[in-house]
Amino acid sequence: MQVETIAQQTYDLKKELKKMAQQIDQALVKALPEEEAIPSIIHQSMRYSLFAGGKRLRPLLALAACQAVQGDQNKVMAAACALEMIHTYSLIHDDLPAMDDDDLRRGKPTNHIVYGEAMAILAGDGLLTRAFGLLAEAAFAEAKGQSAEVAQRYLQVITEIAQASGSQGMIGGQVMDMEAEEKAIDLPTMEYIHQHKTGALIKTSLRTGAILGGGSHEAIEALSAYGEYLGLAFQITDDLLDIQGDTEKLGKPVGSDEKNQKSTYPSLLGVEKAREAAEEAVQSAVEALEPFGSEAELLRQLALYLLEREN
Ligand SMILES: CC(C)=CCC/C(C)=C/COP(=O)(O)OP(=O)(O)O
Ligand SMILES: C=C(C)CCOP(=O)(O)OP(=O)(O)O
Repeated sequence: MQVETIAQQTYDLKKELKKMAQQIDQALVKALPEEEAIPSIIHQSMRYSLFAGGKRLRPLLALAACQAVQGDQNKVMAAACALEMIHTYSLIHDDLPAMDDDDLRRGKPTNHIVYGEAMAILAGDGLLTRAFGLLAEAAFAEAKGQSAEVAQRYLQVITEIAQASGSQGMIGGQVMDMEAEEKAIDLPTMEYIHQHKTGALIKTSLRTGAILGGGSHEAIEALSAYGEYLGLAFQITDDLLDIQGDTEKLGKPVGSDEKNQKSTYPSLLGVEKAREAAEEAVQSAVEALEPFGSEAELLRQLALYLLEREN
């Protein structure tokens, strides 16, 4: 595969990503109740995981998709925060003893290790609930502010995010993943797991940015296709990092999939073939951006970065 290596073009990308992640963090700080708000313990627990140092990939994708359709990023920030809250809730629950039983996440002890299982469950529930509250507030504000069209876009986004994170989306993927533990599964089942557990929220992040940015139907579909390939590449590299990565850089334990006897791309196809599958998915993601010009450069670079990421 002929792709420019990240070393050739990484400097600006990293600077741009850092700047955008800081803006997302500022918005996230304001989007949750203060730590002191009663009952303080739940707000501490929600903030603990939300600000533990995630890459902010999903909100970044939403903002980058908005940039690709030359939309107003201010209209996307609330939804970008909601996506990160939903993702963080899913990680808190994924780490619970009843699921992957992991004790390290984002370089820190997992939520249940610090706050106990009951509070970790509730912190996840709190983040999920706040995410939809935030989305509804944004729709309401647009409707009141005479922007009926943007309000309507928000309603479409709320519907799509609910679908992508629900029992026929991310939760469905997690269920299939759990059901597949200690079993030999085939490639279509593996693809179902990846598309739903990880891919659905990633694809929806792109659609969210494109829809709220006022993109055309064609642009939204092209960014959806990019998101599908990117989601696949992202999960395959996650599985590869679980085998070949470094706990310190990853901020989460390696070997978790083996511990839980999970079938993954590398365990099914071997490391080499899994790596090739990730490269092919990235290539297809970049090709899906052909209708766009320089306004989609961030998305192009992000796709290439995925192949070299260490965390
Ligand atoms: C509804 C729930 C709980 C959804 C969890 C979704 C999800 C993407 C978990 C992480 O997957 P993983 O276990 O492959 O990743 P990691 O290596 O980060 O634990
Ligand atoms: C979906 C998967 C594979 C879980 C980890 O997601 P990220 O790698 O995006 O986690 P953070 O950076 O947000 O912690």
